[in-house]
Amino acid sequence: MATNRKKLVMVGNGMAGVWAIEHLLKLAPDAYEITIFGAEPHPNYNRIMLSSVLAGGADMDEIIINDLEWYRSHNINLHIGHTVTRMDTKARKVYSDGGVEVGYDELILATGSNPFMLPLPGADKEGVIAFRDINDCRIMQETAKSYKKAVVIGGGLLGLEAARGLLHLGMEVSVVHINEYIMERQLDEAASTMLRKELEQQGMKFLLAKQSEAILGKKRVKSLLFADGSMVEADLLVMAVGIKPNVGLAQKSGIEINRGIVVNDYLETNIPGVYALGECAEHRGIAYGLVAPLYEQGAVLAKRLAGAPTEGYAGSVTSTKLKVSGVNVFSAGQFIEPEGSRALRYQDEIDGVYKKLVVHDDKLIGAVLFGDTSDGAQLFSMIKKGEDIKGREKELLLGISADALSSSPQNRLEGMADDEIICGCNGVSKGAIAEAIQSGGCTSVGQIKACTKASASCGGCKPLVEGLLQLYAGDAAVSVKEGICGCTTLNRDEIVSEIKRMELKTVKEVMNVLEWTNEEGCAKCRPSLNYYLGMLWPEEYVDEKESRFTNERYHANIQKDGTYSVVPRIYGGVTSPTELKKIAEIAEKFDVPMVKFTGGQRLDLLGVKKEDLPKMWEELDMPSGHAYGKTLRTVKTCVGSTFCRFGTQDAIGMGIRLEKEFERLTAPAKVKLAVSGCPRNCAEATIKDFGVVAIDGGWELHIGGNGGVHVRATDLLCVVKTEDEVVEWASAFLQYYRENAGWNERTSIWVERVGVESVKKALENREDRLALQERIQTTLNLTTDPWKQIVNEPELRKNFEPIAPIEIYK
Ligand SMILES: Cc1cc2nc3c(=O)[nH]c(=O)nc-3n(C[C@H](O)[C@H](O)[C@H](O)COP(=O)(O)OP(=O)(O)OC[C@H]3O[C@@H](n4cnc5c(N)ncnc54)[C@H](O)[C@@H]3O)c2cc1C
Ligand SMILES: NC(=O)c1ccc[n+]([C@@H]2O[C@H](COP(=O)([O-])OP(=O)(O)OC[C@H]3O[C@@H](n4cnc5c(N)ncnc54)[C@H](O)[C@@H]3O)[C@@H](O)[C@H]2O)c1
Ligand code: SF4
Ligand code: FES
Repeated sequence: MATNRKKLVMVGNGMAGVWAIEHLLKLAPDAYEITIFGAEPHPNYNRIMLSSVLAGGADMDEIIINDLEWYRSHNINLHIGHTVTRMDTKARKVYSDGGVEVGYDELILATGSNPFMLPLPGADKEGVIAFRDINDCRIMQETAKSYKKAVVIGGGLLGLEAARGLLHLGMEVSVVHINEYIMERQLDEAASTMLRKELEQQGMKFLLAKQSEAILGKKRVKSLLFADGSMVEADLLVMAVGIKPNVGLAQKSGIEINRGIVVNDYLETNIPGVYALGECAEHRGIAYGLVAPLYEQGAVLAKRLAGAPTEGYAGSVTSTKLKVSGVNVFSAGQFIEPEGSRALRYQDEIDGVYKKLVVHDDKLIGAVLFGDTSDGAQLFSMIKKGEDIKGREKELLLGISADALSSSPQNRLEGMADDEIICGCNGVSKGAIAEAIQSGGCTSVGQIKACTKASASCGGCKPLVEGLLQLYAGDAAVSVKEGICGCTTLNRDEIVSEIKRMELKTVKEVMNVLEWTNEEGCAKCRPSLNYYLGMLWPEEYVDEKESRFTNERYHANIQKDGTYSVVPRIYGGVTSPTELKKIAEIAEKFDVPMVKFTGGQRLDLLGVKKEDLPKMWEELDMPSGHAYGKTLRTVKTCVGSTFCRFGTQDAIGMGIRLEKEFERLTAPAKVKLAVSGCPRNCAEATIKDFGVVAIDGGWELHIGGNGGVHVRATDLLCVVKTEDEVVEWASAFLQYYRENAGWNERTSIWVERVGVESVKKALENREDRLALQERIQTTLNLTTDPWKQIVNEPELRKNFEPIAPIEIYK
């Protein structure tokens, strides 16, 4: 059977080429016997997502687009780790460096680009890399484990995404840029300046208008020297100064080359039977460096090879979105106004929003958005269509209402052709999304993402995907809107605002008034409502014990054999011989099978019977360590200036003060703090929910860290001078988290979701901080030690009495 098929060979196993093959297989599954060569030793993966991998937003194994099974199931002969080194276009054969020789009828060149490496003296030193593939990403991850200082040359999209990833990996990062302002290929100066300021707040340093001259160091890079004689130290140097189409192979084979491989509207080169697409191709003088146009090329090439009618590729208007969490930047079309056009601008310094629309002959030809990019996808669609916007300029500049877009029957989305691409990053068309909703039964953006990959990369298309969901699922989309659980369609924010607005005071009342489908609620909504009500009405609300999990009901962690563990509070991890003796005696008296130090510098008495808990707490006469609840757990400290010769501040004193301040605090999820006495950070403060690191003359405050399943390093919140300020900021941060996070949402997830910048903004004003501090104090003043309460109240003690065995045979 295969012998009747024409032979199709593709050089390059990247995003553009494999996308074209996928489409060809849909149009003409049996037309070709396909062979693919890929120089990288991986199946086709989402190169875009390397930035997210570096920044901790995705795992390497999540970015594979077509796994090896996909190639096998489509009978594709795949040669990965093979570079095609020679082509004979007369004999129609290609040869790989691995000794494979294959004949073809049709040949696709999809060799992508090579990163442009500045030819500086010293560029061959160890530690000088590009950011292009999985290997580069791994090198950066490894380097960050043993080195501190990273320098990125190039303040474009790639350089900034690399820099953000390196910051996430804990490196100090300087971005060297040749221009006066960053991302000048996508932004005007106003938006660029706002972006730089935001990134500086995230910890990035910028060296602008710098001409790199030489890379210094012995074997490994040590520093980068500039033409003005200044230098910057570097253990790692990443070059991100643009790309150049990979044309070497085509050039050797007599194929017409300009900047890229020259192709016509059908992606044909000057040699019959040889096509090119992707970053290696140059169409009407343009070699594109973003996936959306490459996918458009792929759709045309697939049709051409399948013998299906196509009008050809006419070029693309492009849009970009920087993939850096906490920063929203969007640019599309002609963002600098050409002669004869006009620019409309809107700037809100308080909220950090900037918008610019470029209009020519009453048509939108370009846009730059900073701070609020929610209209980006819609504006881009208007630019591509060349829509007349006369009379609507103000409405567009101040924001297209999502409702207006989705509610009108004659809306823009409805008018779009089925093959128009909605998600540029993943090449998902309107038709594919419509099918996922109408035939696939998708009723939420999450389901559409899982089914089609739309909105899975930069997220820029999400508003359009939401619009399509409204258009095709209508009420169904509304009725399955993701609520906090199956009992309600309301999300966390809606519930909290309704509780406040209607002054609802009990779990039952919330469920009744907000029309819960299950009147008893479930294990997910009951504890969350219990938390929200307690947070909103600290002085009136009576905690609903039944809504709490076993551990929180018994104030101890249940173990796998049904016994409990007891962890008394040991402030800052500091104890005394007397206290240790007491704990040891009690452990012996109650036959505690194991005594263990916890990771949070306390003692865990494991294997305690439930009925022994109150007696043991009584004898210990120590506060509960709250090792079981969604509360403040530990405040880990290092020895700091008290004993350590490096310590600059009293880490122990600071830690104990924080622990005494916030002990017993309930929160959406458990909260851990740490205080280190100097930047050596022995207390690991940068993987805590709130981490304090002493520096000369002050303290760095870090937020949103986690050392658990999804390890996340903290973001720097601010630097303060005094211990009082540390307490003020910690209070404000913890209360802001309590008031805004979803129940069971750790600070690491919450900070990532809302963006560190929004947290900074909420806390930057002292009056707001003091108001938050006052609210947290109100809550803290009402807390009591649960162990003491149980010890002193015979009624509560009864809950711990052993249940008498039921006598069945009397
Ligand atoms: C970190 C990063 C983030 C990005 N983010 C975005 C983004 O957010 N949005 C966006 O639109 N674009 C983004 N891009 C750009 C996007 O990834 C590229 O435009 C796209 O991958 C290009 O696809 P391609 O198939 O043309 O080339 P590639 O994906 O580079 O594939 C070409 C493949 O061909 C192989 N090859 C080359 N020569 C040979 C040979 N002789 N023999 C065998 N194999 C060969 C190469 O090894 C490579 O694997 C990003 C790029 C990077 C590096
Ligand atoms: N979010 C996204 O869409 C995204 C993310 C990453 C990469 N990409 C794509 O990947 C490709 C590569 O990205 P890129 O940022 O390297 O390319 P780029 O061409 O967009 O930007 C390179 C930047 O480096 C600067 N530069 C050039 N020479 C320099 C020098 N000697 N010293 C300092 N700065 C110098 C330029 O002024 C420019 O701003 C592009 O096609 C880009 O569109 C896109
Ligand atoms: S963090 Fe600093 S002060 Fe604390 S133990 Fe380590 S070196 Fe000493
Ligand atoms: S456009 Fe980037 S995820 Fe859809």
